[in-house]
Amino acid sequence: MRGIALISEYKRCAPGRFVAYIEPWTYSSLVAGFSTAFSVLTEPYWFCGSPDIIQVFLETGLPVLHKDFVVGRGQLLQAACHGASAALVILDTVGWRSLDNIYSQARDMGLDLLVETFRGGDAAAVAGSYPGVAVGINSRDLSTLKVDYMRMLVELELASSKGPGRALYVAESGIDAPDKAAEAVGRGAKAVLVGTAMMKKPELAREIIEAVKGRLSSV
Ligand SMILES: O=P(O)(O)OC[C@@H](O)[C@@H](O)c1c[nH]c2ccccc12
Repeated sequence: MRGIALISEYKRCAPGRFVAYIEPWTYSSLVAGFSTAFSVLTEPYWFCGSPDIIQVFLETGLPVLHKDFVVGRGQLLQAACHGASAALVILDTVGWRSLDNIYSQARDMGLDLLVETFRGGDAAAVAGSYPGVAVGINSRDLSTLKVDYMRMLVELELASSKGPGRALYVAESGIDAPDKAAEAVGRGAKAVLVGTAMMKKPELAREIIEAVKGRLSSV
């Protein structure tokens, strides 16, 4: 993925909670100027998403990440057919063996991957084994849905100290204030991914960029 720095996520709901309702075109026009990519929840049941929403964000010319629980080729095809430039894969959901397959299938389709984990050691291993993938370090433990931002910072630091220097770490979840974004960048994140807080308050995009000015990458 090129030029990632602030990844703005469009997410109307999440398991067990309503996030915010803002039309995709309104969100897009408010945050596009500060974003380097969009992430769009396409999963319908838990996240009120749809792959059709991707189109709205493509109009900005920015890369769009298709966000679903990808376990195989069908969902990668869906992402590619809807014009996404990248898809999310969760390491703990697919395991290392399937990740290998998914990685080569995605490459054949011209899709980039964001491989997500919540452990720094795994993040470093993914970055070392799959050059060019973005590696998400999630503050949310997907088995309990608990967000622990401080733990994510520790894992991020661990990943940065172990992984290759060019690793593209993305800090994910629970970033709801500019100083949290800046802190994650200070600990080695090359990009931050923000959903809930920006859905509720799109102006946060500008505030985040100001807080991390000169530190975010344009890899
Ligand atoms: O809304 P937040 O706390 O800013 O989090 C965004 C993003 O990290 C979160 O939506 C997410 C991270 N990994 C996922 C996997 C599937 C669905 C959603 C996610």
